[in-house]
Amino acid sequence: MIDKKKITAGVKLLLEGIGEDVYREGLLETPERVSRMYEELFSGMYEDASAHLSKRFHVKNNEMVIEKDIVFYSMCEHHMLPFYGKVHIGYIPNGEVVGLSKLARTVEVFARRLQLQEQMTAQIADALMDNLLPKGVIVMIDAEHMCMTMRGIKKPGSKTVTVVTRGEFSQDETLQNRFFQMVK
Ligand SMILES: Nc1nc2c(ncn2[C@@H]2O[C@H](COP(=O)(O)OP(=O)(O)OP(=O)(O)O)[C@@H](O)[C@H]2O)c(=O)[nH]1
Ligand SMILES: [Zn+2]
Repeated sequence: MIDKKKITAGVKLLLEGIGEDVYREGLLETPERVSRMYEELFSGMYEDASAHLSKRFHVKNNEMVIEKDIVFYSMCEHHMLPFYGKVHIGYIPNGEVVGLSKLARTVEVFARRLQLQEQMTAQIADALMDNLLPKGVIVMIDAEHMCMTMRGIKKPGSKTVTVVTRGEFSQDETLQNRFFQMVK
């Protein structure tokens, strides 16, 4: 599990590094508070997507299911700054579906970690493929990275879009286009 003592000590060092007075009133509880916040922001490290995807329901029609505009907040592993945006998931069942909320829960499992957007996109797609055994999966994420907006190159409003396809979505461009049309 997360070692809050280590994080607390680390944040104290960080504050000292900045040149702050760690004993001034406003900062007294900050290291401990940040450790509690990190426990929440990185909770996905200790979660398994399979736990959310194990309960499935039978369906007769294997029509495409789309859950779009799933808002997420993650942290980029290069700068430990937030990146956030929307995940759009499409899949073609193979006789079974999961509860819709479980798609959003799967997103949370992978967002609540130090991440790369490309990696997060693929992890969500693979978790669905491995657990739901659908005919195909497509995951699209559009996000804004604070390491691109508030520092460095400073390009507010720039969006990073990643797409991962698995199964039938990888071969069938018409299917992909139906998905893109519907999430637009
Ligand atoms: N591919 C990818 N790159 C990311 C992601 N998040 C941040 N980055 C990039 O990671 C790179 C790290 O580059 P470095 O040159 O090592 O770090 P830096 O000097 O802070 O880079 P600048 O941001 O260009 O100032 C930057 O180009 C970031 O834009 C992500 O999710 N995916
Ligand atoms: Zn970054």
